[in-house]
Amino acid sequence: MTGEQRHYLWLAVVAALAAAVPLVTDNDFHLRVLFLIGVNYIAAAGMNVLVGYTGQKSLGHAGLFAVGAYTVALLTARWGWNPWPAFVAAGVMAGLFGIVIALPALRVKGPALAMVTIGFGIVVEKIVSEWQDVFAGQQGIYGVLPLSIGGTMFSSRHWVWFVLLLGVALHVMLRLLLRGRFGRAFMAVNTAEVAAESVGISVYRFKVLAFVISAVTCGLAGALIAQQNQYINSDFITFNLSVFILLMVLFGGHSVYGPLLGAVVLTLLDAFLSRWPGVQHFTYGALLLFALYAMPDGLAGFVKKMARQWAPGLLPAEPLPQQLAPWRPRGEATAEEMLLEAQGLYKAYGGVVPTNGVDIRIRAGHVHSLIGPNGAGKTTLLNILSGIVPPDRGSIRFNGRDVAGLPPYRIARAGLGRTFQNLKLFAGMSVLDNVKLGLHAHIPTGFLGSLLGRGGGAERAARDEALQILDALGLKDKAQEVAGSLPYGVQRRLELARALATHPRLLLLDEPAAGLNPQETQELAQVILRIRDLGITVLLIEHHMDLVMAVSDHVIVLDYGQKIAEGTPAHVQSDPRVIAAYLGPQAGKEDEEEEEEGGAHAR
Ligand SMILES: Nc1ncnc2c1ncn2[C@@H]1O[C@H](COP(=O)(O)OP(=O)(O)OP(=O)(O)O)[C@@H](O)[C@H]1O
Repeated sequence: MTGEQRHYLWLAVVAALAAAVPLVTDNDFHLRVLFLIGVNYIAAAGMNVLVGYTGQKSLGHAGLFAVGAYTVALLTARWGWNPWPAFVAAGVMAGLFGIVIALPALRVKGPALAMVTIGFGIVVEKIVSEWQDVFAGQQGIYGVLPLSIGGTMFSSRHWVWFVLLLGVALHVMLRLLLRGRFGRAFMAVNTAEVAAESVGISVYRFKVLAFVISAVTCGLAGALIAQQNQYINSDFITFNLSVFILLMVLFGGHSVYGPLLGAVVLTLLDAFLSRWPGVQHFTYGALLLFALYAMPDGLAGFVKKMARQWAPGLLPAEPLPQQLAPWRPRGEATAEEMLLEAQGLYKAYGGVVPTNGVDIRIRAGHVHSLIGPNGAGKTTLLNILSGIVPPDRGSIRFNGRDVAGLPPYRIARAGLGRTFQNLKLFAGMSVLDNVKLGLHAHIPTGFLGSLLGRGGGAERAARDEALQILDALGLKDKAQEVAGSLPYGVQRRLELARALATHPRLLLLDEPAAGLNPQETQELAQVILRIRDLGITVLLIEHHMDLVMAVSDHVIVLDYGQKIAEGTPAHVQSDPRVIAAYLGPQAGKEDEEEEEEGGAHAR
């Protein structure tokens, strides 16, 4: 039995057991607790995409819960809508609110989202409690229509079965989404934003998407509560509810099972402690601290760790294909094409001008090197070319397009791959997933396709290609290891594999030999030449002159942000300005004088 089949078997068993409970008890309290577990799971499952996968914190999701709850209340009790379309409208409305909050809040980095969501939660709380004419404050809206089938309103049992069905459907869809390119992209955004952009992922869009998913599920949870109670008032919408939703995810842990564990444990605890509200709040605070310090990966992470340690057979590694065709990049460059032409690039940070009117031309099919003393502006130039740093002035034409000022993910999608001076791997993910992330822009499955499980073929093709790339770089055996646990030299090679997976026409390598031993540096030279032979153009920043001289067709020299020389390795090596830049002006002068003297003697 495959892991996938085993998962669905377990899901069917757990769902059947949960569905059987209402058949053996008609105790209203027990059925209500089961219903609340389902509702809380629905809210937490979406929140997990935002908090667990994408790493964004929100403390205002009670506001989105309120949007769902009051949408069904107003539509059914005031305007007489059928409860089913009202329920759908609640999810849509919460999603729209999610977009409106996320678009401005996620433009800025840092804790902006947490601040904006706290503000949103407080504003909604105030509106529903004080705008009496519409929301009826504490008195609340009565007569909210519950869901019904064939004119029969849902009983307590029906509600349990309905949330169970909805919960299972949500679990299956989110699992399909999170196991594919979307899940990897959410995690990449969480781990290393700059690296995510470098493989063609729009960090902003993925954060907004995660927020909207969480908004929709919280809105649906609010609608379920309002429809089941047939009533909603402002007492439901509190800051405590926002904390509770966040806590379920932090406590449960950011695997697809985390929200379920969080919802079960915390709903039972909530029911148990409801008689002592003072103790309840204290317990949540203590649990939050416990979750943050003792179980950084939550209950699900803790269970997984224990399972790995005590019963490794329960978590078998996915079998990988052994026979692989050699990897070949798509879309080869023609030999004489000018792949990149940049003119007048200028960037200043106050008085420091790391890029000062630089022109460069990169010919397809060659290895170009960018050298210069420390602080000459090499990395800044690479960052400008790859979009991480927008230039103050200047133009860049790459692969037939003007790319100056475009965001890095769009430049990556135009065919520019890169590695980083300070490694930027997705350290907590597997080696294979790191390379699959490189292929992100080349996996055609869209959002709906992923939710509905249509991405299987594309995923397998991506896995096979990622393995081919790993094989080409001698890393296939490490495919299932965690990237961050590998030796430094292997991590560097993995970053190169990930960059190759983006199908670059131009590959920028920022000091790829930094930290490598002589043997690894020699191997790197061979790898760079092989990459060139595959038709991929390379721009290399390196301090190891042996490596530069061994692999380069063309060398560009920067000093104080300006290009001071370029040409063949032999040409720049003997250029007095280059010698002066590296050894000091005196050395350059002496050299020039010697040259002149030599010339005079010769004359
Ligand atoms: N974001 C920034 N803010 C202020 N100064 C910066 C910034 N980025 C780079 N600089 C400055 O610009 C200059 C060039 O830096 P850059 O990292 O591009 O040089 P480099 O040639 O890559 O150096 P190295 O070989 O040491 O990596 C340095 O003086 C650096 O301090």
